[in-house]
Order: sequence, then C-alpha cells, then structure tokens
Amino acid sequence: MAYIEIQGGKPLSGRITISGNKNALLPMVCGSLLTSEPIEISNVPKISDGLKILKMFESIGSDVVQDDNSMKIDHLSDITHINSSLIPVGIRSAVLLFSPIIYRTGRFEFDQDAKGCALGVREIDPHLEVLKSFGCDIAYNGQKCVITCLDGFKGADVWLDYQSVTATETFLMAAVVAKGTSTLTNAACEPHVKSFCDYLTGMGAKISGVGTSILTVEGVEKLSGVTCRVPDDHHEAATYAAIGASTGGILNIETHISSEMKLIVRQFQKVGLNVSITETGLVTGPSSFRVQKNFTPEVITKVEAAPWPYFPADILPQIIGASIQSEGEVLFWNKVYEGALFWSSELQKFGARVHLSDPHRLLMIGSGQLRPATVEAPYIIRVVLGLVIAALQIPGESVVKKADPIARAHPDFIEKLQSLGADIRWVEE
Ligand SMILES: CC(=O)N[C@H]1[C@@H](OP(=O)(O)OP(=O)(O)OC[C@H]2O[C@@H](n3ccc(=O)[nH]c3=O)[C@H](O)[C@@H]2O)O[C@H](CO)[C@@H](O)[C@@H]1O
Ligand SMILES: C=C(OP(=O)(O)O)C(=O)O
Repeated sequence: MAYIEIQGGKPLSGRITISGNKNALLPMVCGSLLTSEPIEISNVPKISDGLKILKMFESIGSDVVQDDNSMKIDHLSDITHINSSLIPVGIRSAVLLFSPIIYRTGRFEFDQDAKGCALGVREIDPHLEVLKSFGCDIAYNGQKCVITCLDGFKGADVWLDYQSVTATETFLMAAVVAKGTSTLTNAACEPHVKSFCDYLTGMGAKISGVGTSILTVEGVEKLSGVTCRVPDDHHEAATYAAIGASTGGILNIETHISSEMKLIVRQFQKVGLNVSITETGLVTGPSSFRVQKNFTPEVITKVEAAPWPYFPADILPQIIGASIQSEGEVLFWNKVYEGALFWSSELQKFGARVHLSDPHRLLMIGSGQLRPATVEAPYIIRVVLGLVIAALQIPGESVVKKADPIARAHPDFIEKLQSLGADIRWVEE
C-alpha cells in the first residue's frame, strides 16, 4: 500500500492534457476477443486495470504490443478454453469478459466477485439476465457461476431494470455476433458506451440508436480488426477542474470532450467554483466559494449524480472534496450507489462540515475551520481524488493513506500535479 503526502495551500496553475478514459478503454480491450484480427488502440491510458486484462491475454497466447500511449492486440483464432483462475480480480471490468469469452469458448466459469470500487453491492444479476436472454444456460451455486452457450448467441429483446453501463456493454458484445436482431431498452448512454458502440461499428457491427437509451443490433457473422482512439476522460478533466478552481489556480485543461461537459461545469459553478468551457477545453480561475442562491428560496442547492446525461457518480467525490471551502448549503445526492458516501467521515477530519443524511445524500453546511489531516481512503478510485483535492486546499501537511486505487484510472496523477506546482509525493509503506 502507498500513501500520498501533500503540503497544501498552493494555487495550482498551468496547462494539462487529459488522458484516455478508463471506462472507454476497458470494454474495447475485452471486446477485442470478438475477433482474431489485429486491434490497434491509441490514446491508451497506462492504468493497472488495463494491464491486468492484457496480462490475461498474454497468458492465453495473444500477441500484445504496447508503447507509450497505444496498444496492439492480436488473438489466436483457436481459443477453446480460458481458465477461470486467469480472470483478473479487484476490477469491475472482469464482467466485460463474460460475453466475449462465451462467444469464443461456449463457456464461462466465474468464482470471484467482479466488484471493483467498494461502492455497494456491485451485482452481476443484470449481466446474467442479459446472457440468459441470448440463450445462455446459467448454473450458479452462490459461489461459482458457470455460463454455457454451445450453439452461439440468439438475438434477444432485453429491457434493463436500470441503465447499467457494463450490462449495456455485455448486451452489445453478445448482440453484435448473435443470430438475428436484438434490442435493448433502458440502455446506458454514457460517452464511453457511445465510444464502445463506435468501436464495434468499426469492427463491422450493425448498431442503431447509438447514444440513446434504445439500441437495435443486427448480428453479423464475423467481426474484423479495427483501429480506434480512446476518448479523453471526462472524469479526469473534471478532476483537474476541481483542483484548479478549489486551489484558486489558473489551469488550462486541454481536451476535445469539453462540449460534453456543460452540465458538469454548471455544477462546479453552482458550488462557487470558477470553471468554464473554452475552445480548447476547460479553464479555472480564482473562485468565489459561495454557493449560488436559488430563485426559489425554499429549495436547497443540489448536485445530483445519476446515469448519463446526469452528473456522473464517478465525479461526485471530486466536487465534494472541492467544495469544502464553499459558504452555503449544498446537498450532494448519489442516486446510483448505496455505499458511496461513507468516506465523508474522513472529510470531517479536515474540519469540513458535512452531514451524511442517509447512504445516498450528503449535506455540506458551509465552510468550517479547515485543518490538515491524515485520512484513509476506501477502495474507491475517485474518493482518493476527492481526499487529495481537499488536502491540496489546506495549508500544512496532510496524508491520504491507501491511495493506490488512483493507479487504476489516472496515469501519472502525482507527476501531473507536481508539474502544476503542487508539493505532493507518493510514499511506499
Ligand atoms: C468499468 C466501468 O465501466 N465501471 C463504471 C460502471 O460500473 P457498472 O456498470 O458496474 O455500474 P452500473 O451502471 O451497473 O451501476 C452500478 C450500480 O448502481 C446501481 N444503479 C445504477 C443505475 C441506476 O439507475 N440505478 C441503480 O440503482 C445499481 O446498484 C448498480 O449495481 O458504471 C458506473 C456508473 O456510471 C461507474 O461508477 C463505474 O465506474
Ligand atoms: C467505480 C469505478 O470503477 P469500477 O467500476 O471499475 O470499480 C470508477 O471508475 O470510478
């Protein structure tokens, strides 16, 4: 385990470029198993989740070549079995291997949790429901799950209980190679789901409704190789916006996805943080740290996280950490996860005045007497970021323990902050 040591209280200014989006890269990497032709991906973030899946590919004989920010994957044409012990642990995207492995081998054996970040239950039921609809047979004894589909996927009509990102991707990977037409209602519409549809389309898949909550897919006989680019990470762009605005720095964030971040930027402005959209990305400046008043005075200012096009749950910890100086009341509402806000007790160690109303809602009640602190992050990538963002604003030395999950999604995070003038370093325990 490693911790991060921070001497806070310095405005962070300069220019930063944004890395590729983890949640866009991972379905592309898993989806590469749908073809035996080469796949080339650029703007690849060097992150541990991606490396774990590539390691599994190498152990099944696939050819994997990586350089600074791109990768080439070339699978053998005759993969007939993949041992369940090779499935990576500790990452949610292990669920994205279900469909392509079943497609390749007719069978998937799974005996771990596929939970990823500790945000709540992280169920696999929607994935199993989707696969059942495609004709898979599922045997589950509470520990080990065996999914078989020896005759190939058959087109399915699925309506998800909720807009699940990875269940939508599981659906897509079965539908594109299924016999016949498939439809998905209540599909997730996140930018990374859209880029995954574009990737599959590049491989020859026939998908309509891309970017909407209803997807129709015409199955094809065979998919080809593809060359594609991972889109920039809007979570990371928002993270640097939170850092620049909350430390009072002038930070130019270069990215091509800022036009998709209008709602995200508005939430920063609501809580008194100076972030705006430019032609080349985002820019931050000294903030008012005053929560905007509502025209309807009875209503509390809210930041509500829900499936896209709402504000993303994966940016909530960063905006919470950035708001600890803001005067006024804000209700942060995580409508997605039932276990994503318990870390707020760590925020109180900095003197932040927060009240956890219930597992989904956190009330921030104006700036308190902030002080540096030693805090411990849960196994949640974006909470490590949220705690670092809080510490960066407070003069004096703070420590964020158990900070390793950052490596799952954000390459060179500490080095990038140092380049902006932060006094911050990793310490190995
Ligand atoms: C590898 C990957 O891509 N991981 C992302 C993916 O996880 P993942 O695909 O696991 O997340 P889901 O979209 O399935 O949602 C996770 C959980 O949220 C709850 N839920 C979700 C939506 C909803 O309308 N109602 C509801 O109750 C359910 O308990 C569900 O189990 O999407 C999440 C939500 O954007 C992100 O946080 C994760 O970073
Ligand atoms: C929750 C996240 O990841 P995962 O679903 O992979 O745990 C995240 O990316 O913030």
